Amino acid sequence: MKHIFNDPNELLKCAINAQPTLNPSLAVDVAQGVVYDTHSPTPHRRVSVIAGGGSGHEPAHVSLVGTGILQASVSGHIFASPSSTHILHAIQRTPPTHAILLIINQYTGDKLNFNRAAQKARYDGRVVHTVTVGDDVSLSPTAIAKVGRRGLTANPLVCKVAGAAAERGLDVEAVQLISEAVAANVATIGASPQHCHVPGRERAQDESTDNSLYVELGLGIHNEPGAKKVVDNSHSPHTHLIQDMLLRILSSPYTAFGDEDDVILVVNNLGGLSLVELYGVVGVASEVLTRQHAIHPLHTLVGSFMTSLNMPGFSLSLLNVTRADSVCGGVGGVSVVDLLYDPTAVTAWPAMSMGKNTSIEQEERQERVEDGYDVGAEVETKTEQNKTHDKVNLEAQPSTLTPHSRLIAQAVHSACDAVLAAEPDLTHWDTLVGDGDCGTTFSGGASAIKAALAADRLPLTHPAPLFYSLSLLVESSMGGTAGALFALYFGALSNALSGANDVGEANASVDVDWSVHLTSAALTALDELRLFTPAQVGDRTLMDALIPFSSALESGLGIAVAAQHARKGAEETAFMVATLGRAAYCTDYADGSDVNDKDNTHNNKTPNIPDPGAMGVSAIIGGIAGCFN
Ligand SMILES: Nc1ncnc2c1ncn2[C@@H]1O[C@H](COP(=O)(O)OP(=O)(O)O)[C@@H](O)[C@H]1O
Ligand SMILES: O=C[C@H](O)COP(=O)(O)O
Repeated sequence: MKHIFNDPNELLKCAINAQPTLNPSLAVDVAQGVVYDTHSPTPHRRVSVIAGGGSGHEPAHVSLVGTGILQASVSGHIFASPSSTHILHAIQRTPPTHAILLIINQYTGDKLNFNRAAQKARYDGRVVHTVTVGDDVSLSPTAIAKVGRRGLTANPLVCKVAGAAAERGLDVEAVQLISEAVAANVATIGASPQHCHVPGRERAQDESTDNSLYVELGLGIHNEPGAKKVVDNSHSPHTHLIQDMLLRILSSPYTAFGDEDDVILVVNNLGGLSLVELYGVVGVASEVLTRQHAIHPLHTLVGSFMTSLNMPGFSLSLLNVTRADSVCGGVGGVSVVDLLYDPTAVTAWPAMSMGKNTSIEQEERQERVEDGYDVGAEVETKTEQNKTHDKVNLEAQPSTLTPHSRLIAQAVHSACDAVLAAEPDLTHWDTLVGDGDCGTTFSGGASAIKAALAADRLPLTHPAPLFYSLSLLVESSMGGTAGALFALYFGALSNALSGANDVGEANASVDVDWSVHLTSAALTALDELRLFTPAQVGDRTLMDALIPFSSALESGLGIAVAAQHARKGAEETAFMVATLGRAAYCTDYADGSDVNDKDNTHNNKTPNIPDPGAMGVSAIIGGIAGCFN
């Protein structure tokens, strides 16, 4: 697949840098993936709305920043959540008197990282509310019982309504209520004859050779395979497809559509569909709604709202404005339709009314970070500064190591090398069962840690500051679900080890102390991690490696055997059905709910492929264990 940009980092840097050119009131902080509005908010405004997520879904969210929609956006790598550190930077770009509403898309990494950023901002005294958005109707309630519905086109709709409500001066509780009402009343399903391609990444095997005539129905926006493959040899396959999609929306168990309800139809380009085809979809969808369902949408929105790179498909959404209005009970005296129609300076939003003219002082928007798009950039927030100065001085590490701290350095090094060696496999597996970013997420963390080690920036003399530094490093360099979980786990290890001896202490009990302390800390940290994820053994996540590892340590089996247990646990994920994380969307309709799949094209999509996160964790543990043999 040819692209104009083949280096994703360069691509993201240029795309973010372009935003002030497109809307002069914007400024960017490229290193943090943040775009923010510098236009002075009207005095009656009390709320800033922020949204973000992985890149690759533009205009969401970089191009939704501006008067009337978002105050700031924050973007991670392609298809990977930004870290909480970066999200906190976006929060810090808002007027300090404003309450914040974070619009979170329902994906594991986004939920972890945005909620963690909210926690940090609250610690800094900010008022932060959140709304989580999931509108996909392609998967059955049983299939997504744990992971929840994916966030698709509802997200930009919620951003628009929330931004307009904030612009009208409503308080954060009211803006949240309206946003939740909209989020709960959108139903979306996507379809595409082909997946998208991530610049710079290897092509999935079937990408170039796939000449079949099917269209995937209910596929995700990160290349998660569709819930169903539709093969249709009739002259008008699009009509059957669109009928099927609308039927699934109208009969979905998630959102009700009554005969008298007013709806808005949204036809969203998934990124690579020609406009003429997109308009064709609008025509057919409107006709199907009118003729077969007696539904006359109040308004039809068409364009790119939530894309998936260059995917040549579309999604259909219906927003039930009657029910959304009834949920929020006319709070603030406005209706959802009013808010959708409110003017905005955001040019990526389709013109439903005249855009507002904003005059912006040039100097106000000059602040730009000229370095590359670098999610590994080290940043210190107010919260982190307090902690770092209490606990760790990253700059002042001795380069002359005691034997014990040298061993620790070797273990860290070896764990990183094991991850880097595993990266191609992790990427391959995640491409087949997830969104393909797991390998680069893990290797990003490993490279950042190796760089810190090489620069003597890791405190190797005591485990508590060491794990604290590691938590900061993975948080800023990884992103995604894995980055958030590692940051939480290492942070918890650090807290649990704060009473442990210095590793440099030259006495015979050091080794004993370390294994005792580490075992107890590993168990405490696992408990803390469980506050953030419900994953158990058998859910096909990285916990399938971490839990057996911790149990083996608890049984006194020693690190080498514990590493074998982690490996075994990780390998066994190959025979598990995912119920959490991105892979949950790639599994079968085990409950048989896809009654339309008559030709049984819906085969098991994870045959003998281990969970990449679990294999990554096992590689880390194996790398560490190798140093203690
Ligand atoms: N809820 C969860 N709890 C624990 N681990 C999870 C969860 N969801 C996903 N994972 C792990 O995260 C790995 C993917 O990591 P990553 O690529 O960072 O995720 P994402 O693509 O969602 O950002 C999966 O292979 C799985 O091991
Ligand atoms: O684009 C991807 C999502 O916004 C991030 O979700 P994830 O980190 O769970 O993959």
